[in-house]
Amino acid sequence: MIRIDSVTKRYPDGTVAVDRLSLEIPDRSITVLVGPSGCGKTTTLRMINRMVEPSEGTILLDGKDITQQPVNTLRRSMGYVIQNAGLFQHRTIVDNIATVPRMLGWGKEKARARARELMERVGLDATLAKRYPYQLSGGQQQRVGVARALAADPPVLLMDEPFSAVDPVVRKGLQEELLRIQDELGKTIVFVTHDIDEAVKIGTMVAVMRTGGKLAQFAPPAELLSHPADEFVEDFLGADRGIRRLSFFPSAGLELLTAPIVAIDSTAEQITARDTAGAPYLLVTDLEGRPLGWGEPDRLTAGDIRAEHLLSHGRPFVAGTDSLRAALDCAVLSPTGWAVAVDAEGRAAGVVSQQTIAEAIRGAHAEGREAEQATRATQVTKAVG
Ligand SMILES: Nc1ncnc2c1ncn2[C@@H]1O[C@H](COP(=O)(O)OP(=O)(O)OP(=O)(O)O)[C@@H](O)[C@H]1O
Repeated sequence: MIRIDSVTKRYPDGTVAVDRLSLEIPDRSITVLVGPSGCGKTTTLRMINRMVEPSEGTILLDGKDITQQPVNTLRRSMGYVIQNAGLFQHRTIVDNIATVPRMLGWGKEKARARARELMERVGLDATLAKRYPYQLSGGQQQRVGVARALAADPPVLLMDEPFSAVDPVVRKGLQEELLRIQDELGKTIVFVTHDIDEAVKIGTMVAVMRTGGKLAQFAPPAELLSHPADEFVEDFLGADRGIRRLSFFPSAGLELLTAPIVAIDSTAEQITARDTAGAPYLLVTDLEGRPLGWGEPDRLTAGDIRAEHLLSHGRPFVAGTDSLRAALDCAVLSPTGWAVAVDAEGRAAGVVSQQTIAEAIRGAHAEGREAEQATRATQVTKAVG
């Protein structure tokens, strides 16, 4: 939908911020521009809505050169969200969000009704409508920024480090919210960040840029992590690239053991009769099946299941839904070295050892290599053919 074609931006002082950049930004997906400070991310984003004009090259929107339409028409088709939200301090939240519809000539009530609808969509309580920006937390202000950008329902959303100024927990919430909104609305989003974790989490495609405004790699996150194009990208991805990559492997294939799970009302006899399938501890659950903690079999067989004697089971992972990274994290953080899997309702679905998870990781890597070899073989066949 947006095609950046060999675009260069040279500022009047001679700085080359973007150097012959070409990118095809796919429709209805999130494309992330990531890279070190000063590599030209913001300049690229601002060239898309013509806040900055390219020195060379063209940008096409739906096949049409963006310079061929009035700049206001172009900007109306592109919501813009910046760090710290950039809200109008003297306007209420509802009126901030209603700004663009009002500019487009909507009546006050219709624009406010739309604003209220968007507040709900971005997870803002309706009671905040009449407040002013300074009466909101940083995270809430960012949500208002997103709602305001969405108000006129533009097909494109440009986001420049929108979540950088909030703490990691709020940031995670905002990222999840954005993914949910994207699922519902299917916008074409171009998102600038310098945080590779954020890029990998939300990007459908990730463009890694290097200093001097050149493209280093353009790939889906999983491919970026498995095949960094060069040393620069590899360094930028960081030392724990392998662990991050596990986020893309599902936990669905993990073999979960249910034998070491016992309910808190089990009798000593029931526990003794149990084959724990090699697990050093038993996972005790409440009567609804929700995990309470790990117990030493000796203590439990003495018929002494008391919650205060149990070791913490840590944070469980959701069987099938969560990734192998989440499963491994649970196992590593668990005092027993075993991870607890739960179902969507939080009931224990099984337990799994670090060793089993490690085997699953090796299996996933092997599958990845096989798939790659198959792709290469097809390419070779095609080339030869
Ligand atoms: N108006 C300007 N005049 C001159 N040089 C500029 C101007 N705006 C940006 N630059 C320079 O262009 C380069 C790219 O800047 P840009 O803001 O696009 O980078 P960025 O990747 O978004 O950086 P950051 O992550 O720090 O926000 C930098 O060297 C910057 O100093």
